[in-house]
Amino acid sequence: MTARGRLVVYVGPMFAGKSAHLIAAAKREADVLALKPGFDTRDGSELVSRDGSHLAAVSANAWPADAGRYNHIVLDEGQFWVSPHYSGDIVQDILNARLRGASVTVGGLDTDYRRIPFDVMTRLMDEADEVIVLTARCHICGKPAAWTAKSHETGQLLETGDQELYEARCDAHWSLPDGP
Ligand SMILES: Nc1ncnc2c1ncn2[C@@H]1O[C@H](COP(=O)(O)OP(=O)(O)O)[C@@H](O)[C@H]1O
Ligand SMILES: Cc1cn([C@H]2C[C@H](O)[C@@H](COP(=O)(O)O)O2)c(=O)[nH]c1=O
Repeated sequence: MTARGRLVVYVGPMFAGKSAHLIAAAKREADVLALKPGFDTRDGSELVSRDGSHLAAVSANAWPADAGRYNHIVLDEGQFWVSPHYSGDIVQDILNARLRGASVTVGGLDTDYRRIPFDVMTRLMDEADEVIVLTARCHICGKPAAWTAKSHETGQLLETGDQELYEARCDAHWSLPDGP
């Protein structure tokens, strides 16, 4: 019988180095399938970290038919792997991959800009063999930041963006966005 693979989850706010860790983990393996969510059309077919590292990745809206050929699967932006942007249950798909022996590494936001957990990430953290919690530096004071703040309310919970829309913030400097 094949041994169960390991599920490792990197979480934290934006700018915390989740993508950097994910890319580094993938580069340590020989037989890797890197996946990025179809919802995130930034950076073409690559996982990209703000530290400059990058890795070729397959954009997916459903679990790839050939994923069974790989011993290590990495997925970034776990919060985006949900309906209607993903067809199926990503948590179950990952658990099935782990059952057949694949190691799976996932990066994603544990909470949204309102500090409310992303349900899919909570489920993955509950199932994980290891959860690595990262922090960024607060945009205001430079202290460790566990939260992401949004500059203005757009009414969209899932919205790709960078520093024009989001900042890492510590407890003292986090606030809800202005607007309706
Ligand atoms: N506020 C910040 N705190 C920490 N790192 C930051 C910040 N803003 C930019 N960076 C840069 O971002 C890099 C991490 O980026 P990235 O891997 O894309 O993070 P994540 O995937 O968690 O958003 C850091 O190595 C650093 O160079
Ligand atoms: C807080 C928050 C973020 N997003 C989006 C913004 C970015 O496109 C990604 C996070 O990217 P990173 O690699 O972690 O920097 O998620 C969102 O859709 N909703 C949110 O609440």
